[in-house]
Amino acid sequence: KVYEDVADLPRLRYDYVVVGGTAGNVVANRLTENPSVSVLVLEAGVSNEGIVDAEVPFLGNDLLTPTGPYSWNYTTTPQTGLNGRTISYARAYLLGGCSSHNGMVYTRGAKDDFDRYAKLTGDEGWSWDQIFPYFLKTEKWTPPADHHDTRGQFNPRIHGTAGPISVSLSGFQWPDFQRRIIQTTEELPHDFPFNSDMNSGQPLGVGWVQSTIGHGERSSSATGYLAPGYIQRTNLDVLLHAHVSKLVNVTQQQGKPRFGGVQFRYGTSLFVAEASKEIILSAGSIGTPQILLNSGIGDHNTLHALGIPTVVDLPSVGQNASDHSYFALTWAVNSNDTMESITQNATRFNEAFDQWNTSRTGPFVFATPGTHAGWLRLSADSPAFEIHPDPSPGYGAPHFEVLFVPSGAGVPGHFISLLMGMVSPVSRGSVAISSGDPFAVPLLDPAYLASEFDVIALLEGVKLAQKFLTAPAWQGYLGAPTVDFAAMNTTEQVVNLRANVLSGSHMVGTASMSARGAKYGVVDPDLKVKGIAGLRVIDASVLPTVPGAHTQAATYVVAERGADLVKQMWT
Ligand SMILES: Cc1cc2nc3c(=O)[nH]c(=O)nc-3n(C[C@H](O)[C@H](O)[C@H](O)COP(=O)(O)OP(=O)(O)OC[C@H]3O[C@@H](n4cnc5c(N)ncnc54)[C@H](O)[C@@H]3O)c2cc1C
Repeated sequence: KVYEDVADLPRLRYDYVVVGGTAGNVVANRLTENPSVSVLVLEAGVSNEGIVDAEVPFLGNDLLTPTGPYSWNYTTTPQTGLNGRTISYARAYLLGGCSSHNGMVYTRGAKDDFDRYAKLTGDEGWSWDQIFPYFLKTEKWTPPADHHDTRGQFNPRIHGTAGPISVSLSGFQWPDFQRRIIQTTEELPHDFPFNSDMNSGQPLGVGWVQSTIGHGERSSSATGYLAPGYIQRTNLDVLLHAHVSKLVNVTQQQGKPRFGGVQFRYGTSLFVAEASKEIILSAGSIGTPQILLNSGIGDHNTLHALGIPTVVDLPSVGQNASDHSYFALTWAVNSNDTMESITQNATRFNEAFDQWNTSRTGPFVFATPGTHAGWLRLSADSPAFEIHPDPSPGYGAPHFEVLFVPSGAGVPGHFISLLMGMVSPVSRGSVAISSGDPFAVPLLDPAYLASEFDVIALLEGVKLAQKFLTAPAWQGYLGAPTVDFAAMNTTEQVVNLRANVLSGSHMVGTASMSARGAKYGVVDPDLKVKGIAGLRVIDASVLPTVPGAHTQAATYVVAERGADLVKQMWT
């Protein structure tokens, strides 16, 4: 049951206490399949239920306003790679975590990503081949809301059909734009080959985007893993508005410290929830390292300076953050088949909303990142490789993502944008605390474009995006770019990049897995925190490097395997 009020919670002692998460609900669901196991999920944010923007795919962007009630309202530290700019950094303050407000793009990443995780951790269980069944386990392939003919747009053999998370192709089309994208893969096949399913482990090329949408509505870890059939379990409790500060009640177990409880603030009072078996942190790439540091798990010198007693000296906590960064190129177009035909026309907007309300069809089932994406590599002779060896995990993995978005400048007119993402960054950032106050806002440094490699590579990516639009398919369609990037010299282009790069919101690595016995890393390959008993991290923060993909699919499989690892230990 989901509780809004701590006073209604039947108890404060459970077998497992899980903190937050997209991943946390997965773990809670799987552990409570055993009726004799009890689980409490503590979530700082509010319920996802009844929030229209969290249900209607087309309105998802509305949730990302930096000052909104459903966001942690984070701002980065001044980014040296962005000329000292600070940027707002979206993180959901909602049940279901970021799966309740994200762009819904469903991409698993490359086989090479997971094979690198296996290599870095020394655990074959993280390899693509062994993780693949977990992708199927999470997924329920669902026909798109418009029931269009999907032949050739995905490969049914590599999708799950019975999992909690609905995945589908877009249920609304932008035919004029889409036809030209596909035509470009035929006209420039060397640079932009068509990929019939980017979720096969071989994502390179351009293809149809799959989204976590079912029957026209967002599918999230809250709607999927806490669906009525699960949340009614008497052994599964979720408490909202429970902001966890730190782990408490340290004892010793077989020579290791063990925390017996999780301290949280509800209203103005502090409470402790006790876990008899394990505490599982699923508070995400910012929340998880913050709770670890608040609890005395981190770099001894830093903790000492803040007056926090060290429980375990683990200098990697909060370090090693890797994230994607994006740059948008926008053109006016000679077509009215763009999102502006709805966003800038109140009558059509209201009609679309009515249509969604009555039938879960129409433009409002469209997720705004678009219906197509490309996954591309730097050229083999790129000057970026003179600065740094190739950071991608292999030749089957991308350096770039390009999202083809049928909208643009936020001014009257019709536009398209190519959103170019740098998805194999060299830069590494951090999440830190600046005070002994566990509720103080953490210092968030994604280190965008901190490495010269990332700047040169992203410039090459932008040129690839421009090349895409040189195909004959775009003749007569494209108007003027909103910013004439092509007319700038390289120095001006770099200034423009640094001034306009956008957050990727895909941070991972701040509680990274590493091999057992390694001198760095935060968790072992079984996701147990190094040097501590009864504590695991199960969320995106354990991924050692950001995959060449949007990160929710990887988060779901970390959670599914993580739940199995917990079960294996206790049965
Ligand atoms: C704006 C945005 C758009 C995105 N778009 C996509 C996309 O289109 N496709 C995709 O695949 N991925 C996308 N992602 C990334 C993806 O959603 C995340 O990588 C994934 O959801 C992370 O899951 P998690 O479990 O690690 O953490 P989160 O989802 O961040 O969950 C952490 C949860 O813990 C709670 N929490 C944190 N601290 C505390 C605390 N101290 N006490 C109690 N609760 C706490 C939070 O409120 C939150 O609910 C996007 C992310 C963002 C932010």
